[in-house]
Amino acid sequence: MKPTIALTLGDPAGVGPEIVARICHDEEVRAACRLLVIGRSMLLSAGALACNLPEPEVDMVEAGQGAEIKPGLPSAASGRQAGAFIEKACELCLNGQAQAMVTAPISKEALQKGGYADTGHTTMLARLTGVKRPVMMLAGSHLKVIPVTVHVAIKDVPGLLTRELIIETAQVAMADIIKFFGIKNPRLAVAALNPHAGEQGLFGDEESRVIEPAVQYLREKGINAQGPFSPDTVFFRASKGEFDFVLCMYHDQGLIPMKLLNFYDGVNVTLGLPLIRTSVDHGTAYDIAGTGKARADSLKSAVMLAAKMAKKAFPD
Ligand SMILES: NC(=O)C1=CN([C@@H]2O[C@H](COP(=O)(O)OP(=O)(O)OC[C@H]3O[C@@H](n4cnc5c(N)ncnc54)[C@H](O)[C@@H]3O)[C@@H](O)[C@H]2O)C=CC1
Ligand SMILES: NCC(=O)COP(=O)(O)O
Repeated sequence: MKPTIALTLGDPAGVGPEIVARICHDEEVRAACRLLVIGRSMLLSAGALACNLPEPEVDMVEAGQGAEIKPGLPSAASGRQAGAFIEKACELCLNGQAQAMVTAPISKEALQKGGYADTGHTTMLARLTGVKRPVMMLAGSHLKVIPVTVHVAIKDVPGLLTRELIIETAQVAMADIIKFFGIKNPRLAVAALNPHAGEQGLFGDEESRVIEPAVQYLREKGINAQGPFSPDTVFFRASKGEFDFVLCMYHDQGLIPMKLLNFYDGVNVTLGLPLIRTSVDHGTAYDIAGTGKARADSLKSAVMLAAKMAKKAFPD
């Protein structure tokens, strides 16, 4: 049976309703899964209109309170609706009415203005499912990266990086990667924090103090981790096939190279949850919202990957 994918509209002031409308007309997507759009039908209709597409014929679950939303203008109301869509999709996954959820982009700022304390889908879904250590992975055909710290200020990164955090992030990620992606012994490169991996302590000691002991521990536990490697070359090496995944010390360390190589079809996957969740790699693109210009490639990749993961988790 085809898996049911709960697909949220994202922040309604962003490009979410447009890319969802596009996906609803995609034959390959419709062959791979049953889409269940979570949001407000008026928004989906507006998204289709902006893209000059016919009204999508798709199953829909209405969620969130009605409000006036203008494309390109995020607000407390758009954030509140975006949050309600995520809550409903999560509920449908947990009660078995959907086998996976896929999310269109939201703004963390609007989400918080809308009354949520979360810093994005990842932390919100962790809160809703009672998970302590959700792990973000950005997966592209050339590069797959896993940031250890995510939505935090750069000045806070060194203080947040601990041996335990690195170990837990790698362990959660590897467990789900083996489960869903069928890679037996994933090759995990661990990026250093400092230039040239600290140059023997000349430019910082996080490598010797924190990252090396974590890599050592992971290896003792049977994880094929290597590093810490100089951040300026490890992504090139991984993109050429030397490693399957790169564990990164902070968000932009991994997401910049990943988006350079895979912006249009990259997928954000949350690992370590009791449900399957994938998302686009891009943001709300407020600058082009309402114009019909947004590409839906990343959302298509996210839906196709979620369908594949759901088939693995819920075989017929
Ligand atoms: N999955 C999610 O929910 C994500 C949400 N965000 C949020 O998005 C908001 C805006 O972030 P930005 O840094 O401006 O990044 P962005 O990805 O929204 O936009 C960056 C540039 O890429 C273009 N772009 C983005 N998606 C596109 C698409 N599908 N087709 C064609 N062009 C596209 C935009 O027009 C813009 O020029 C922020 O609030 C951020 O937190 C960012 C990344 C992921
Ligand atoms: N850069 C990734 C991003 O902003 C998406 O975060 P999340 O909403 O998936 O937690």
